[in-house]
Amino acid sequence: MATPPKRLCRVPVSCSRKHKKISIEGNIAAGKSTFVRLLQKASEEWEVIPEPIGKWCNVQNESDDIYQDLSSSQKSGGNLLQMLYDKPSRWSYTFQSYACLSRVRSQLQSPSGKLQEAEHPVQFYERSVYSDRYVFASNLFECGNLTETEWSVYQDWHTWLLNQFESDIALDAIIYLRAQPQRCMQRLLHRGREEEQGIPLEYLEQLHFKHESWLFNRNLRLDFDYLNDLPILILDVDDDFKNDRIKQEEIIDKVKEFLTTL
Ligand SMILES: Nc1ncnc2c1ncn2[C@@H]1O[C@H](COP(=O)(O)OP(=O)(O)OP(=O)(O)O)[C@@H](O)[C@H]1O
Ligand SMILES: Nc1nc(=O)c2ncn([C@H]3C[C@H](O)[C@@H](CO)O3)c2[nH]1
Repeated sequence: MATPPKRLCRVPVSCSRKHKKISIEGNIAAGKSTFVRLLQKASEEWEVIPEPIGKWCNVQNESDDIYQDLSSSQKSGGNLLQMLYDKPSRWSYTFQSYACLSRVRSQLQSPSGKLQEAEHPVQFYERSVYSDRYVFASNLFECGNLTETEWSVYQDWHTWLLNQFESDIALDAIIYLRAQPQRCMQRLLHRGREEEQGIPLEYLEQLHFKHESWLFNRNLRLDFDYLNDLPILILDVDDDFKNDRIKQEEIIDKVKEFLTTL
């Protein structure tokens, strides 16, 4: 019997896909949005896909016919993020399902026209379908906010769904913005997003621990084998780089150097 040809791709990333897909991971208020704004400005060949928090804070049913007849005040939907933080035991499952659905949509988004012309195009995502599961949902389960049944159902459809999309959804790399929970707490309070004002430091510590096991220590058991070998760039973002051009340039240089290795 003939030996099957050796696979040239180490991961299920489509060999024919020209653009790279990179997720930016990190704790709440670590500075992801600030960082992706820097990326957006740094290269014409880079596109940023932000986390759709606006959708989570104003859930609407726009396809519903009845909806068209409502006044704008009637149209305002639920603030799922607020509901989650107010009553996590009731809303965690709903939130994770909706967040993951919106992330699947984002990760499948085709590159913009400008990017299709680029020689080395990159799409950067603010978080991914993997942090949805291995950071947030997993932590909510461990805290008792997802029941055993909800967690099993979530994991079942999450694995199935991602396997359906395989290479279309797969990442080429991750950038981990690493910050101490206390620093995230300072930034969270400074940013002052209304829904988050009751978040305790303990929650940020739990999420930090999840990020560390997944991306720094790399000792988390993952259902998607390719993730174990995925290149990860770790950037320490405890220092203030928001108003420091030199530090900003250093960070962008690190990203550029990392991209040459992929
Ligand atoms: N390196 C930094 N130094 C000082 N302040 C920062 C830095 N990065 C971000 N900030 C500030 O911290 C706050 C949170 O930053 P940002 O909104 O970028 O966090 P995020 O990681 O995108 O949050 P989330 O997890 O909620 O999406 C903002 O007020 C931002 O201006
Ligand atoms: N529970 C939960 N699951 C997620 O997948 C998730 N992704 C983001 N967030 C919260 C963090 C910020 O408050 C806010 C913006 O990042 O939304 C999440 N919360």
